[in-house]
Amino acid sequence: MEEEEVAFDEMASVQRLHELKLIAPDMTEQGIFSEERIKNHVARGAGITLLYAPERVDETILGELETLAKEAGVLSKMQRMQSGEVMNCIKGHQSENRAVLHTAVRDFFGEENNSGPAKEAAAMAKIECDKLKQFLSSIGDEFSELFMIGIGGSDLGPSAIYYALEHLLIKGRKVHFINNIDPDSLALAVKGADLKRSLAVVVSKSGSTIETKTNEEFLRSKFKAAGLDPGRHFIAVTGEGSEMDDARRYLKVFYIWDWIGGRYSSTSMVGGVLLGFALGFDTFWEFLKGAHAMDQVALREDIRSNLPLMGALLSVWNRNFLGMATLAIIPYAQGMSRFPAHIQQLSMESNGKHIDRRGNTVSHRTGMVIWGEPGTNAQHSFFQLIHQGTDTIPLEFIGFKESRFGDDYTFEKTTSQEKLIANLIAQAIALAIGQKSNNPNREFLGNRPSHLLIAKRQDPFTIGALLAYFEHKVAFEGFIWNINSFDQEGVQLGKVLANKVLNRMPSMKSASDPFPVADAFIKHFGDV
Ligand SMILES: O=P(O)(O)OC[C@H]1O[C@](O)(CO)[C@@H](O)[C@@H]1O
Repeated sequence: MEEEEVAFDEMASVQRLHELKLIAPDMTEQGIFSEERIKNHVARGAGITLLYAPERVDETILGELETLAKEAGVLSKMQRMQSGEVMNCIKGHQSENRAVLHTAVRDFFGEENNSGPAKEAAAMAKIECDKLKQFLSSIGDEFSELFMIGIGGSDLGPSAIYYALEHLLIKGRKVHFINNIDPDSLALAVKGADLKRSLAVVVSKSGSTIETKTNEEFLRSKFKAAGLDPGRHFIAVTGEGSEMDDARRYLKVFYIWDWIGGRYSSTSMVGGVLLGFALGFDTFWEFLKGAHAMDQVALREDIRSNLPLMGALLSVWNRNFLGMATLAIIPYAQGMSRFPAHIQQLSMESNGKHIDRRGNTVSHRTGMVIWGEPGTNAQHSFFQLIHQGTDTIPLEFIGFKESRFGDDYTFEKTTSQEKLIANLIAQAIALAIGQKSNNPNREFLGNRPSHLLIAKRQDPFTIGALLAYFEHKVAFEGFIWNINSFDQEGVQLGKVLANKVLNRMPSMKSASDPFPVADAFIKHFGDV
C-alpha cells in the first residue's frame, strides 16, 4: 500500500492514542501548569510563536502524535503538494485531478528549491504580479475607490486580510465589498460613492458564479446610469479561458489557474488587486513574503518546530481522541474580526468530507465546525458556555504584542493593549485549570484546551504568515485523515437546485402573489 493510502483507523499510533486518551493529563491538577511546562510547549517560526501548554498533552501523547504524523506521511505529502504533484483527486473516481499549488504564487523569495510544475506555476504567477505592479503605477491617482465583487474564496480571505491591515490604507482610498446576492449590499455600497473615480474588480475563478455575475451586471448598470463606460472601470480576476476572460469587457484581466483552490487563493491576484490598490504593491509583496516564510516552516522535518503541523496534530487529538466537534478561533484584535469567517470556509469546505482519497466512507471523524469572534467581546457573549457549558470547546487564540496604530491610553496603570493581552492569557489559563468551589454555581471544571498564536504586530508579513499557517494546518489535517481537502463537490447540489427553482419562478408568479415562495417550495418538493 502506498504511503498516502494508510487509513486513519488502521495506523498503530491511532490505536495507541485511543489508549492514551484515557490518561490524558488533568490540567486542573495543582502545579501542572508550571513555567517548565510552558517553556516546553512552544514552537516558533515566521515571526509567530505557538504556545500550546494549555492543551491536554504530555510527552508520551506528543511522541505518539509525532508517530501519527510519520505514519500518515504528512511531511512527504506537504513536499509533494508544494512541488506540484496532483493532490486534488479521488483515486478510481471522477474528480478534479489537479495540482494544489497556492504556495507557488508566493515562491519568489530566494530559496527556489522548486522545479517542474511548481517552478512553472511560480513563473506564471510572477507575470501576474508584475502586471499588477505596472497597472497600479499606470493608474496613479486616477481612482480613489474600489468595489470588490466576489463570494466565498473570492471574497472571504481578501476581505479578512484587508481588515487586518486596514491601518495601512493609502490616504484618500476606499474599498467596498460586494459579496451577497442580496441587492441591499450593492445598493448600500454605491450610496455616496464617486463612480467616476471608482474601479470595480470582479473576482471569480470559474467566471460563472451566479451571485458574482448578477452583482457585476447590477454594478455595471449603475456606471452606465451615471454616463460612464464600465469597460474603463472594470477589472477581472478569473481563471484563464473562463467566460470572464474577455479583454474587450475589462480595463484589465488578471489570471488564476485551476491549480489554486478558491479558498486558498488569497495570495494570488484574487487578493492582489484589492490589497495592491488599497495598501500599495509593496505591502502586498511583504504579505506574500510572510506567507512564503510559513510555507518553509510547513516543510520542517522537526515536527515540534513545524507550527502548522503541530496545530493540526493538536486539533486531531482534540477531535478524534478527546471527542470535540467544534473549534473556536478567537483573535484578540479587532482588525482580525473577519479572520474566523475565512478560516471557517478554509477548514469546513476543505475538510467537511466523509470519504477518503479512494472514495471509501471513513470510519472516523473529520473536519470540525469552526466559528469565532474577536476577544474581549467574545468573553462578554458566548464564553459562559465555553467555561461552564456541557460541551468542551477547544480554542485557537490569536494575539499581538503591539496595537496597530500605537495610539493607546493608560487607565488604572495599564494600557488598553495590555488589558487586551492580559485577558487572552487569563482566558487560556482559566479554561485549562478551572476553579474548585463549594458552590457548584461557581465551579469551573477546567480541562478546556487551547493554544495561542502570538506575534509582535499586525504587519503584512505576519498576516501572510498567519494566513499560510491556517492553510497548511487544514492541509495537514486532511493528510492525516486521508481525505481530499482540495475539492468542494458538496456545494454543487444546492447551486443546481437553486437554478431549478429560479427557472420555475416566472411561471408561478400571479397578480396576487408576485413572489410565490411557498408555492415554489411545495412544487419543488413535489417533484423530488
Ligand atoms: O471564484 P468563484 O468561481 O466565483 O467561486 C466562488 C466560491 O464558490 C465556491 O465554489 C463554492 O460554491 C467556492 O469554493 C468558491 O470559493
